[in-house]
Amino acid sequence: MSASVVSISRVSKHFDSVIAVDDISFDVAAQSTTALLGGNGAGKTTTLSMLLGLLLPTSGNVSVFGVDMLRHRYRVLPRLNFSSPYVDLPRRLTVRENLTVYARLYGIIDIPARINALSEELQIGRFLSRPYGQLSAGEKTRVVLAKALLNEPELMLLDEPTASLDPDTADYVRGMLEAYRKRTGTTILLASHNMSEVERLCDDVIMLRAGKVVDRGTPAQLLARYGRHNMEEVFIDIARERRRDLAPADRQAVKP
Ligand SMILES: Nc1ncnc2c1ncn2[C@@H]1O[C@H](COP(=O)(O)OP(=O)(O)OP(=O)(O)O)[C@@H](O)[C@H]1O
Repeated sequence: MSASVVSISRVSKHFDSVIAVDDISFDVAAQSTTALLGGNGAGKTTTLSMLLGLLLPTSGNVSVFGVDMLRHRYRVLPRLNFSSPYVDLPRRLTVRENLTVYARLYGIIDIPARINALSEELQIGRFLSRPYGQLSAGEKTRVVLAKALLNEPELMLLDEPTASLDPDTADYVRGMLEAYRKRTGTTILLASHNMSEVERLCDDVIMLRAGKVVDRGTPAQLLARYGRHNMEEVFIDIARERRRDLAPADRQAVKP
């Protein structure tokens, strides 16, 4: 694959006695859609937050587009964007006001045109005039994704991009992300608990467990390595530290 857009080298993050991220290293190839997977508390959100420069690592180096995020993050922030169900937008502002504020921050020239295009793409036209705080969880997810696309980022960090979306809307959003990547060649790093999403969108999967990288590969490589038919089964194998040197039949036998 082509050059790396993200490079994490020997990064750890401690919160007092909690080791959230434990000496991890990985690169994310340009134009890939890479998944960061792991069970609850594995360190996905902490890793994404360090990539955004929202959290400082306890040790190690984080670089994006070759720029050290600890020292020069403002040089690259205009080239990336993120969405997260854990970060709220100002609740009293309408959706249009929120998007306008962020569009100004990103220096978008024709703001109404950009908002109209995104509102069509993410089907949020119906609630552009409503206060963000009044929206349902799934509606908020779509608005936050629109915010994440405002500056046509070259790198998108997406924490559970389809959280709270009904199956139909989630499918639509996945299709939109696929089309966006094909059209723009953006790089996507996403955390997800939805394994069919990962199989559909991702060409690279990084598995975290207890703050460490414990496996990595394309979905096809991981399926072959664990002798499984879908990523859900692979996820459970890795999360439960199931031995992969066992034949599939024996692996069934050690199921708890
Ligand atoms: N601000 C904090 N203070 C203390 N501990 C924290 C803090 N943020 C995260 N942690 C801990 O760090 C670990 C990793 O958390 P993180 O949110 O990165 O996990 P995650 O993989 O995103 O989990 P989930 O799938 O549940 O969202 C957890 O044990 C969590 O309790």
